[in-house]
Amino acid sequence: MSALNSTILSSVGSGDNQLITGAVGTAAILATTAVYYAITSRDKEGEFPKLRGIQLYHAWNFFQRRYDFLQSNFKRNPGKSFSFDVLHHNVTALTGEEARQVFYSNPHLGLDEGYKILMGSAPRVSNVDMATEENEDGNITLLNKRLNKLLNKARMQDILPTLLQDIIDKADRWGNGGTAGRINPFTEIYDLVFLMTARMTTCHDLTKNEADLKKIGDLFLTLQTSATPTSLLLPWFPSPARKAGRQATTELYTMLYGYVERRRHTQPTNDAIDVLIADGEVTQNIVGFVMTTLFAGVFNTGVISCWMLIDLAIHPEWREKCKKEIQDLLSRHFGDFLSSATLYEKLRAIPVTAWEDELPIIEACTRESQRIALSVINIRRNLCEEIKIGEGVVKRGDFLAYSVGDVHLNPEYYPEPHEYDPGRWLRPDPVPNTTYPFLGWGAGRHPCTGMKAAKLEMKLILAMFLTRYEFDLVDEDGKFPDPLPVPNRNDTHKVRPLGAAYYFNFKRIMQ
Ligand code: HEM
Repeated sequence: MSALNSTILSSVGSGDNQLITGAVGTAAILATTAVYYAITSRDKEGEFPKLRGIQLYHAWNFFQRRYDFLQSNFKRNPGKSFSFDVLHHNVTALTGEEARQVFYSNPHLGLDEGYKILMGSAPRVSNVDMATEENEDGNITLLNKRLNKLLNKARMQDILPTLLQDIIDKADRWGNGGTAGRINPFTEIYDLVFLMTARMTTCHDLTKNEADLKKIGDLFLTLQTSATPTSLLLPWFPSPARKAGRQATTELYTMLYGYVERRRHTQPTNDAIDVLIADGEVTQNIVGFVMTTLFAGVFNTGVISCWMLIDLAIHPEWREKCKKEIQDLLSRHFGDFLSSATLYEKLRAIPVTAWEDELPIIEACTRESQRIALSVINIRRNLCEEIKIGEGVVKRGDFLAYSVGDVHLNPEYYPEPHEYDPGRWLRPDPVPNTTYPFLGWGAGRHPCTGMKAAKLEMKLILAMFLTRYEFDLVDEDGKFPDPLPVPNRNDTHKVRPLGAAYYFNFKRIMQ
């Protein structure tokens, strides 16, 4: 609240005193009226109970510490969905099985419309003045069609050796010439994921240009930090964050536009951008596609890759099981695991189908890290007629928020929900008996289109890490952390650990 106050106050110039007194008086009357209204207003029939108090304060909390805001209100009234205002928009935070079922399966609930207004940090072609074409007006189907074409098994098989080489090239520059040192996963693994995702969704010209790739990564980070409560709550207010966000989107657009146009005048390859050009896509649409998929892909894959490695570093018994699973995979598909071939040569001999189907323990570990760390808030907007959920009604234009923790961290479905126990996924009947029991890859109408590609990326990183290195999780002082890292679920994009930073000390043990 104080940051908002100071922003508003700083916008008041040093005009004459009378004007200021008048303004302060009016503000006081408005505030008193708002408080009076907030305290005395009653929920109307058919409406979800509205949070009492000043709505701007709730909206601010929603943007500032989204996860805690929902959790603390659900704690006060267990099992009850509630609503609050974000300026003139009504937002209902949902809980429970029936609400989850409607949220993920109702065809009138728009995903893109929801995130566009209540998330704001994704780059949008519509934010760039020179753009004339637009492919993101809720047109997720088109996006998914393009993605499905680009991320199919045959293309993944083709790109697999390059992805492995990417990991080696990046890792060989960590620490002391790649042999030993310390890395912060939330920067180094992130950069790696960025490169690998760009590899799958852009073109070689871009991925080999380190300076441009870094610039694009930095622009994404600027976009992320520019989605402040002020810029989202007061979109007309020319805050520095808003300006920085618009500028970053324009720069991103211009850079990517240049790459696509250059590809139009070069010998076509099998790269994603070339495939879209060959399909007759106009440049604006290709740029829109790249911006959206990089955004959708990088943050989640980065988060889970980091937490998966952290969790395995904390639980050596599972780390050993995963390592053995990789070694067995190598033996099955390459032959002698101990032969003199490099790890790259061995790993590239494994077909994509084997990466997909033959690593149940690694799947269980990834899923468990995902369940615990990726407790995000999903958003929708009602684009059509009223929708009834329990006793409440969602009107046209209203927003819905569903905290994935409602199911992932619910002890009714996952006993000891904060305990890391990949074994729960390996037992008979691992999935709880409820509607959409696992939301790590979305559910219902909007399952993740990049799931297979993301899983492959994460498994390649894990295989390299587990086989090529010895690594330990350490704190700032180089000691095994106490307390152990806990995901900051309010850190919407990166989900870094709460409080201090954590690192991996690593030592390379094979080429
Ligand atoms: C570990 C990595 C990833 C995780 C955990 C993840 C998770 C998710 C989740 C939970 C959703 C549903 C969101 C909602 O219901 O509001 C989703 C949707 C989506 N994801 Fe992913 N994702 C990952 C990687 C990727 C990658 C690499 C791409 C593309 C390159 C991608 C593209 C998409 C798209 C396009 C959608 C929207 C699908 C639709 O609305 O029909 N994701 N993802």
